[in-house]
Amino acid sequence: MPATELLDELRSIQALLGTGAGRPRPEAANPASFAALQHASEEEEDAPRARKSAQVQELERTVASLRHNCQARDEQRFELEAALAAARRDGEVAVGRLQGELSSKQEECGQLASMILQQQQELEALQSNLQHNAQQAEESGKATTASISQLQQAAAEWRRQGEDSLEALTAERRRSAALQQRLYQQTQALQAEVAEQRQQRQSAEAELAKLRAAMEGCAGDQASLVAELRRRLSLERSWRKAVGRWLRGEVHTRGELERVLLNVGAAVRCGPGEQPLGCPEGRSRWGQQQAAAPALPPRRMAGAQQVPDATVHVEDTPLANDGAGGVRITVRSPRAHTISVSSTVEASSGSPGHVHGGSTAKAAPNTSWRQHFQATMKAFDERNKSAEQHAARGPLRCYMMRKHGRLPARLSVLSGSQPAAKPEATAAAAMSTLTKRDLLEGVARLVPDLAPTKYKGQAGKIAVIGGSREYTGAPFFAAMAALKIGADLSHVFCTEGAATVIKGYSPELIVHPYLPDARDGGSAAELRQRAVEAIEPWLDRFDAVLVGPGLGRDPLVLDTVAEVMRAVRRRCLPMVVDADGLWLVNQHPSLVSGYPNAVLTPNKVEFQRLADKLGVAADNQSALQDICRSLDGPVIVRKGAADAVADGGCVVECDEEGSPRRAGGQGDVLSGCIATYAAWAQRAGGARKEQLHAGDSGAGGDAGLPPLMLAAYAGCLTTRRASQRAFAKQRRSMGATDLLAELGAVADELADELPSEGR
Ligand SMILES: NC(=O)C1=CN([C@@H]2O[C@H](COP(=O)(O)OP(=O)(O)OC[C@H]3O[C@@H](n4cnc5c(N)ncnc54)[C@H](OP(=O)(O)O)[C@@H]3O)[C@@H](O)[C@H]2O)[C@@H](O)CC1
Ligand SMILES: Nc1ncnc2c1ncn2[C@@H]1O[C@H](COP(=O)(O)OP(=O)(O)OP(=O)(O)O)[C@@H](O)[C@H]1O
Repeated sequence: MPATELLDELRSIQALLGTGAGRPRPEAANPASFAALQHASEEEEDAPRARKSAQVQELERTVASLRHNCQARDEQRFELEAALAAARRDGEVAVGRLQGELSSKQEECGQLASMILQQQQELEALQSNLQHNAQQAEESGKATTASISQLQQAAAEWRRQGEDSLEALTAERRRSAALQQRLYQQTQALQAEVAEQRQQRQSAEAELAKLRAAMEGCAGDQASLVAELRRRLSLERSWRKAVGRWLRGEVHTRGELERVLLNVGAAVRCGPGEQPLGCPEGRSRWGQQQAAAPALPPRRMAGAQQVPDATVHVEDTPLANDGAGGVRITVRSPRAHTISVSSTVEASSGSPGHVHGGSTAKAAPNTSWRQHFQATMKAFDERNKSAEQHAARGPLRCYMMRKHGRLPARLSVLSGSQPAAKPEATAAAAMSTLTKRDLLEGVARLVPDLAPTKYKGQAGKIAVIGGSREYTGAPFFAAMAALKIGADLSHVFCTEGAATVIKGYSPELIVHPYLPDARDGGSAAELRQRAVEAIEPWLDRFDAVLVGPGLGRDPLVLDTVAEVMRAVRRRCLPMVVDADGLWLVNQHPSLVSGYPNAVLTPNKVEFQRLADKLGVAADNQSALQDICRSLDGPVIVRKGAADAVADGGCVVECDEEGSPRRAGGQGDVLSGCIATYAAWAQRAGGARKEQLHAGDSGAGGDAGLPPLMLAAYAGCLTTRRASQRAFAKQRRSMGATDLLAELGAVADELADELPSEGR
């Protein structure tokens, strides 16, 4: 191919390959090379054809490859254009869809906008309502504040009234306790009388039997029997005469009075062949004494008034074991404060007398008749200070019993203007003369019977407030003692440090870790307040509260417990105070003073401390009663070789055999027992809750003791018996835990003391 054609061909190829108008033509893009090419083509005509043809072939190959490339590019372009067209179509579809969505969204937006508008309007309306309501609330708030302050004032007034009525109730309660006590004593006196009449009947029967035997033995000796009967009749006539003189007021001297009394006593006691002392032919020393007896001093006679309505009975009573019989005098007088009995009477009473002086006294063995008589009168005076009380109580009676019925006799009865008994007589005077049997029966009545109808709690719910980081055993012993003698539930309120330990001893105890610990953080006042608020609501659930075992002496704890004790008092719950509780009472005696529902259980050291605080000489015989009187209300149990229980009125001793082991914790067992008995006494008395024993008319009275005294006595008795049993088994190794194991058996034993008709 000629170069020109080739050139043309090249040009057409270039035109084909050109990508657009911007692409430069070869001659334009590179005029120099184009000129060179032109020049070369011109030269080609002259170059050897072979070289040209090779070049042409080369060029053709190049062109062919270029063409091939062009085709491939075209194909790519077509594909791209097709893809572009498809993409455009998809895009149009998507655009169409999006436009549709857009228009629907626009529509929704329009609706939302209208809703927002509407809600804005509503909001504005609400705001205006709110403003209106706020104004109204403000106004009513002001009104409410005013009425709250009125209510607060009314509440304060009610609280004041409540406190007043609580005080009145407490006073009333004290009065009823006193009345109850008197009632019990009168019942006791009546019971004693019945028992004595029974005894008299028995002795009469015995006498009859003796007489029958004598009659049988002396069947052939009727004459001597008649003579004996005649002799006795003459004796009776002679002392009747003497008593008649006395009744007619013809007795003016002490000696005469004694003679009457001794006549009567001797007449009824003298055996066959003996003569009454007052008989002219009397040969006993009494006759001699009578002769030597001085007249009543004029001064004394002047002060003494014969009480016109006084009656005196003289009877014998078969008190002595040998059947010799005792002497009993009953003086009945509504106005008598003291009754004078000649001192010779004391010497005359060979066997113990049995005297009723309006109280429940009986002669203790080996007590001289006169001492006992005076003691009774003194006890009577202590409890009946005014003439009204005398009148309310009824006549004071004094019998001198004889074998066959009562005979009137006469004593010198002095009016209330006589001076009171000497102070040193007080302690002895207050000594209760109840027999052990009376007390055991009273205790037996306290122990609740085991009936399937009872529900949990009826046999007592006890709280022990005590237990600290140092002492965990003491509250455990006390709370367990309560459970072991029969309480249904026993709670312990202690510090947190003690709670887990106590729980670990027994799952039967309910343990509250509410007592404060200064390590808890916060001010003392806050901690105390928090603890009291936690404990106080629980108090309503308990029948009795025991304060003190293992409490420790941390001032914060003691302050808290003082508050709790006040709360216990407000609820009139029986409150037993022991150990560190007594330490607290020593700091603040007002916590228990004037509270008759408290029992304090001091050991020797604690008693001394209390006596020192109250300014009482602890070694004085009357120290216990003096402390009772000083505290004016609580019962005190003075623990020791014998426990003495007193309330300022009388003293009962518990000398039951205990054990010679003084292992620690026995006092805690004792206080737990007393708390439980106090709960039973309170429940049985129906003072606060429903009756524990259906049909029971109150415990304590049967023994002639106030219920709380009896409860304290019962606690001592139970602990000492348990101690005795435990010692018998364990000897030297005996500890408080061993006492716990014996308590149930002892309580059973005590419950069985009551005769079946008494239950
Ligand atoms: N296992 C436990 O957790 C127990 C914890 N307990 C708890 O301990 C706390 C403090 O109580 P406490 O008994 O140690 O103090 P306190 O009564 O002041 O006696 C201290 C000292 O006084 C003396 N003394 C005592 N009696 C006497 C007497 N009749 N006649 C003569 N002296 C007599 C005697 O002194 P000594 O003769 O050894 O010098 C005695 O060592 C309290 O919270 C209590 O509940 C206890 O219950 C025990 C079981
Ligand atoms: N000498 C004694 N003989 C017989 N019993 C006694 C004697 N002294 C105390 N008891 C009895 O032991 C019990 C505990 O009395 P104690 O004087 O040991 O009390 P406490 O010191 O408060 O006891 P605790 O160790 O629990 O603190 C009481 O029942 C008490 O009657």
